[in-house]
Parts: sequence; C-alpha cells; structure tokens
Amino acid sequence: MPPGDRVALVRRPGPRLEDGLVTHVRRRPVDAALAARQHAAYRDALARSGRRIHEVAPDDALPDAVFVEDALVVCDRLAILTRSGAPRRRAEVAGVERAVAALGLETARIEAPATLDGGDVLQVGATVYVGLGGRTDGRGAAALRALLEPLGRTVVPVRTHGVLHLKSAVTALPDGTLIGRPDAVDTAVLPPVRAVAEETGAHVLPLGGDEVLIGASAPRTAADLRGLGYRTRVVDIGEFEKLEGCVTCLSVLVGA
Ligand SMILES: NC(=O)NCCC[C@H](N)C(=O)O
Repeated sequence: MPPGDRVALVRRPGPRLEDGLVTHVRRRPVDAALAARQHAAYRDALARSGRRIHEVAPDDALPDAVFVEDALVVCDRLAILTRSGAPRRRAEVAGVERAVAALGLETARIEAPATLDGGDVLQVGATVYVGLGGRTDGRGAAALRALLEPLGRTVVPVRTHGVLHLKSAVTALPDGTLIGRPDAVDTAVLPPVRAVAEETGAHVLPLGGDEVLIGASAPRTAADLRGLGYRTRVVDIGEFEKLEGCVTCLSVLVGA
C-alpha cells in the first residue's frame, strides 16, 4: 500500500445474513437483497469520501463476516487479526488475513485464550480505548496493549454494560470529542461523553476533515452534529442495524 493511500476494507454480505448473531435485540427478518443494496451505497459513500475500496472476498458460510471491523484492528501499518469473543465468528479472520497481506501491512494476532473484537477498540489520537464486555476480555486488552504501546499508544480498558461492543455505545468526532451513551460505559475512565439524541447516533465514523458518516436512523443526532459544524454523510444501513451492526463495523479504514 503506497504512502498516502487511503483505503476502506469492506466485505460484502451474503445470502445468509439473517442468520447473523443477535445478543441485545429481538431477532427480526432481514432482507438480503435490500442489505446488498445498502452495502453498495455504504461502499459508495466511502469511495466518495476519497477512499479506495479494498474488498475482502465474501464468505457465504459466515453470516456475520460483513461486520469486518470485528476481525481486524489497524494501527499505523500494523494489522492485528483478532480472536472474537463469539466462537462462531473466529473463522472470519482467514479471509481478512489474505486481504491484509495484499495491502502489504505488517500483521500480528490476538492469541488464544485471549478474546477481542475490533468493535471494542476505539482509537482517539494516541489513546486506544478497549471495551471489556461480552466479546473482549482482560487478556485481549492486555494483548492489545503489548502490541500498541511500542507504537506510542496508551491503551485504556473501559467496562461496558448492556451493549455488544464499546463502539456500540461510544465513538469519537474528528476533534476527539466522545459521543454516545454514557449510561453504557464506565465513564470514570473516559473523558466526558456527549450524550446523543438516538441510540444509533452513538455511532459515527470520521471520514477525514470535518466529515462524519452516520446512519439514517439517527436524524436528530445528525442535525446536532451539523449544528456543531460537521458535514454529515448519511447512509441507510437498517438491515445491518437489525443484527446490531452500525456504520463503524462495516469497514476498516486504513491510512490517514
Ligand atoms: N463492531 C460491530 O458493531 N459489530 C457488529 C456485529 C454484529 C454481529 N451480528 C455480532 O453479533 O457479532
């Protein structure tokens, strides 16, 4: 991957998407054809923000593979292949590893028995918050710390409650301000978290400059962010939200 290249890794959903895991929400039918269209629009939004789309080969046997951020954490030029806290998601890493190798990144992995999902890893400048909840354990956080401290990062574990991942509850605006649901995380270890108007407004993906990607299900949060001076790029990812997915989890951004 040449210096300056800005890439978005994505993985298209398959026909068995509706068999994806649900933990904190009631299962609802998922329309696979609509999901495919929503994913195409999501890829298009990332491409329009100046990202080169790099696709991980889809795997129709792995319904949750579309949530690619859980299998991979990228920090500078290091790609960390994770070991999900959901055993049936662990096979997703193989395809992601091949895609990462094609980008020429250095690789490392979270080794058993540690568990870590990428959705629990929130990078804000030189600080990396790691959620401790259903999917990531203390060993996973320690393994992440051992890999990232040499890169000048400070790793801060954060307990989560009643949410799938840390980034289900809290994400960061381009200036580093945290936004989301303070009730779902241990706020004692975090800077102030700006509460959002809708649950799905907790998920924003900074795209560069003052632009953020946000789901169409959070119109009041999007309006608030525009009020703060941000440009919002809105995508409808409703079929993925039925499976506890959000705008962050459908991609991994590599490069500034
Ligand atoms: N990082 C994320 O927010 N990932 C969403 C994963 C959803 C998937 N159905 C799961 O339960 O693992």
